[in-house]
Amino acid sequence: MSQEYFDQRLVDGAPQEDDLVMENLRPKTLAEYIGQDEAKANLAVFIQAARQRGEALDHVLLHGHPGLGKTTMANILASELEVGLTATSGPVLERAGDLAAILTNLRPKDVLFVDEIHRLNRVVEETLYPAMEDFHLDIVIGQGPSARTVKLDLPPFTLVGATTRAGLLTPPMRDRFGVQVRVDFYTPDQLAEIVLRSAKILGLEIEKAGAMEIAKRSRATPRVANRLLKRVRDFAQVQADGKVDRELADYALGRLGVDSHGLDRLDREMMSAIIQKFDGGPVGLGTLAASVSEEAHTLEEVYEPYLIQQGFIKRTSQGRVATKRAYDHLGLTPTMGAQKRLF
Ligand SMILES: Nc1ncnc2c1ncn2[C@@H]1O[C@H](COP(=O)(O)OP(=O)(O)OP(=O)(O)O)[C@@H](O)[C@H]1O
Repeated sequence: MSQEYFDQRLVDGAPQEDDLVMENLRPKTLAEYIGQDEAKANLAVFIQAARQRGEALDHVLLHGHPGLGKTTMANILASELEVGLTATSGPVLERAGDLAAILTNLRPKDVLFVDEIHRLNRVVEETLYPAMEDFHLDIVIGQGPSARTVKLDLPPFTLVGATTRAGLLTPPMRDRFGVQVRVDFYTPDQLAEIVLRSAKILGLEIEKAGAMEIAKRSRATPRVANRLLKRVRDFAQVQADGKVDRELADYALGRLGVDSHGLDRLDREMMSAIIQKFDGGPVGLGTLAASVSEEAHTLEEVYEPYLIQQGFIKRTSQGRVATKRAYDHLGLTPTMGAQKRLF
């Protein structure tokens, strides 16, 4: 499996360069943000309360798989609060000084968005604690015996942290977020609504059934839905009359190798490896990764979440196993041994 193919994987929830063209598809207000109803309703209350008190909103942690709308939500929070937003990410903040420079430039009540917050290094993370708690920084000036700590006051601000791996956050970090929001996978109906909204912005004619076909194959992820819509639009323009109906969407997605459940060649390869090379499993992650020439963490972070969520594979203490659904989807029959072990 070449890295090149992986980079271009249409159904990957992680951002790709081409997605930048779709910036204008981002919803700008809570009302425009589709789905995540419970989180939206709660956030609307917290926003209103903070505004009425004239205070900064409490720190917010957004966690969920890539492409589910965490960055979008952070931007919406800032715009609903009518404050500025400064964006950075865990791996970019290498030194405490990088963080200090950003924090001292914030205006009162601004939002600081830190993507991939689980990737902050220890020194930066510890610098952040007093900033989050009492809005001050402890800066060490000088080195050795002459070093001294200077306390620097900061404007009150809201830290919005996003992470795909809430479990990797240290407990003291997690505890400092007063509001914690889990961003969930989307239903096909919600994704169809997102596709219809995006098509309208793009000036593309689309039928409801066409939007639903794209939605069903988007791995429950808005970023994937928008990306597939863009590719389907190309087929509609070049090989049809420019309009997307169910038949055209089905044809285009078939050409793109995205099957009826949103699985691509790599997903099917992983599932059929479990079934055909390891008799349905259980197989350890490392062994499975080697058998499909892929990195273990890529399997774990990119492929697995959706396959598990959809019930194609299961994670057990002994390793990964294929489910009946995986056999059915690939048209394979379990051996007697697999039958006994798995079902
Ligand atoms: N609830 C939503 N309603 C409409 N469109 C959405 C929604 N959530 C996300 N999108 C669309 O999906 C795209 C991806 O969203 P976003 O960049 O916010 O994802 P993310 O969760 O921050 O991912 P990552 O953490 O990988 O950056 C956006 O361009 C936006 O247009």
